[in-house]
Amino acid sequence: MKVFINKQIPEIGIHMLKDAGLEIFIPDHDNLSREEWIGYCQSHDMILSVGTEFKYDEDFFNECPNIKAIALYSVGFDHVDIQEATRRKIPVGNTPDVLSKATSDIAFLLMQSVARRASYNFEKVKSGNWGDFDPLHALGQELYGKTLGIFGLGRIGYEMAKKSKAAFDMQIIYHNRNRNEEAENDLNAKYVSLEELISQSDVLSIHANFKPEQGELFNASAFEKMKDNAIFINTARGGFHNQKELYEALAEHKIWGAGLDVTNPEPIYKDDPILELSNVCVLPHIGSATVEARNGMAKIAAENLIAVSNGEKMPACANPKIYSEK
Ligand SMILES: NC(=O)c1ccc[n+]([C@@H]2O[C@H](COP(=O)([O-])OP(=O)(O)OC[C@H]3O[C@@H](n4cnc5c(N)ncnc54)[C@H](O)[C@@H]3O)[C@@H](O)[C@H]2O)c1
Ligand SMILES: O=C(O)[C@H](O)CO
Repeated sequence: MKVFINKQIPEIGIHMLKDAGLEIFIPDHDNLSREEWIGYCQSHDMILSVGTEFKYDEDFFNECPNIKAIALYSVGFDHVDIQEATRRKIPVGNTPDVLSKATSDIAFLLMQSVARRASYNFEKVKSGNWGDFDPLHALGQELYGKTLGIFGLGRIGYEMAKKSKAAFDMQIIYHNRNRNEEAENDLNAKYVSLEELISQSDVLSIHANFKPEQGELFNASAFEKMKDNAIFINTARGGFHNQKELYEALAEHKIWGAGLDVTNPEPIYKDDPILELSNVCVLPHIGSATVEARNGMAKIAAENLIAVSNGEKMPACANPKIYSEK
């Protein structure tokens, strides 16, 4: 079987695919046009898909009817029409667990960075304005004993809650589709409504998996209801927040600050007004960017495609229904 990989991935994944006898093609440049991408998908059996810029929607499936499997190089699959893939019995693989620690580390880093105003102070130093020791200037806030609200307490949310509890003895509240008994037992996490999560959190960290149809849940009305010392962290997907309204809430100091590893739209560039604010820290979607996580992702993506080529079920499948439905 022929595998199209749209971007280089860690060697371990390439070796595994080659050792399994799969033929691999990786283009020699990164910025593929949609036409190029579709052309490559049409001439291959399976895709190892890196990044979220190309959408696997109905148009895609109509244009590439012979695709047998898609292995995403991500845990998030909001860029795939899962229902359509399932209807067509096409397995879609993702990369859970191996990036949970790395991604929650970034949420934790952003939380501290915003609480202690790291970006603001770093900008000051870079601009040659170290300043005298000042008892009243550039003061942060401490996180000890504060309330961390987790929206979407799954794999990454759990890791964020765990390290925040261990480091700062934070009180954990969460809102999730289902109750998370492990978090309730191990971390004394308390299930609350979305409204309570918004109004009670000192730090509100987004870790849910995104579905475009649910809309920008974190908008002016939500920011209005948040505490004035609240820190908003989003490492999940930018589509969860309305960025203009977040900007306004931050500029008007309705909330303390925001730490974003994902933006809306994404990417943003240096003329984006949110970057002018001193109470914001923005990172360019680097949640899983560690050697360990990226190797783990390459391994799982390769395992997913090797399984399909052997006529087996994908071990990490985002639409396992295809295996149970007749
Ligand atoms: N910044 C990055 O680089 C990076 C890296 C990895 C993952 N992510 C994002 O993080 C997301 C979470 O990953 P995970 O492995 O923890 O997923 P997960 O499936 O283990 O956890 C997500 C949880 O969110 C809950 N949820 C979803 N929508 C909800 C809603 N509207 N209301 C309440 N609960 C809701 C689900 O029930 C689930 O428990 C991914 O889907 C991806 O978008 C980002
Ligand atoms: O979902 C993920 O794994 C990351 O956001 C990379 O897209």
